Amino acid sequence: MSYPFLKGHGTENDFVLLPDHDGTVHGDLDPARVRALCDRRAGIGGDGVLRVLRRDGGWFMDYRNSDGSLSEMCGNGIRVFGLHLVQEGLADPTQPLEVDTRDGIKVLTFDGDRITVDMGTPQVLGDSEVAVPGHTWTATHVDVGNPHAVAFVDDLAEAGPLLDAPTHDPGVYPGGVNVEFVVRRGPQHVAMRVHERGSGETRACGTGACAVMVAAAVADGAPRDTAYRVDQPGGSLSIIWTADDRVLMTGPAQIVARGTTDL
Ligand SMILES: N[C@@H](CCC[C@H](N)C(=O)O)C(=O)O
Repeated sequence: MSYPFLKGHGTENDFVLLPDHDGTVHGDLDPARVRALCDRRAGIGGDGVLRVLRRDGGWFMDYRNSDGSLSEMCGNGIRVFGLHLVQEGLADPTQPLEVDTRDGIKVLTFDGDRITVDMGTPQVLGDSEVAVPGHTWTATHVDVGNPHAVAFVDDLAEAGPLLDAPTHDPGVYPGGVNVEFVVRRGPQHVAMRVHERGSGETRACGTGACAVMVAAAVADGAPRDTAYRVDQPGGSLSIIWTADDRVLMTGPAQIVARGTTDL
């Protein structure tokens, strides 16, 4: 069976998009199909899959990690998802765009090639330990719809090759966790690496950048509405935690290919 796909990325966090507006093409979307699509040698390659579904008269982002697992939210993915709808004439970039996710509705706004997403209200839930071979850090649990453990480190290289998931407390993170390693670059400016639950180390993570910004702002005692720049191997995002307790993430998105696949 052939079906259409697109390939896109946000700060090099890359995705296979599957237009499936009425849900009839992919049904329950078998995890094995997600793994095959995301395979970087035998498939198209990606950190995850974004299935484009219509639901209740709006749009639903059905996000899957490259191992086939589900997540509540994907910050880079939702910018790519919104750009796809605009490029296909399915959304008006002069108007706010609502996209439903497993973490509820997110609102996107478009300004040239920059897309801002209202990511909602973060929760800062305390500290526990994360570790890689030879290093253990205290990490702050920040939930931005999906779970993150944010560890401030002396050097991003300390995290090592990140071939395996960092160890974490399964009592704190029963569904697994995305782990961010962060260094300071300057005032309101940090850099991070991430090991994503279900995808391994990626070039960027939008929800991770939001969690990092929140942890940094708490540590700094920063006033609300202060913008932080969060650098990642794949590019930078701008994040603001507003006075009304919402996190706004701004960054780019690109669609790089379209085609059909038999995978
Ligand atoms: N890369 C994404 C996050 C994808 C989901 C994550 N791996 C999880 O399992 O929670 C982003 O840009 O936010």
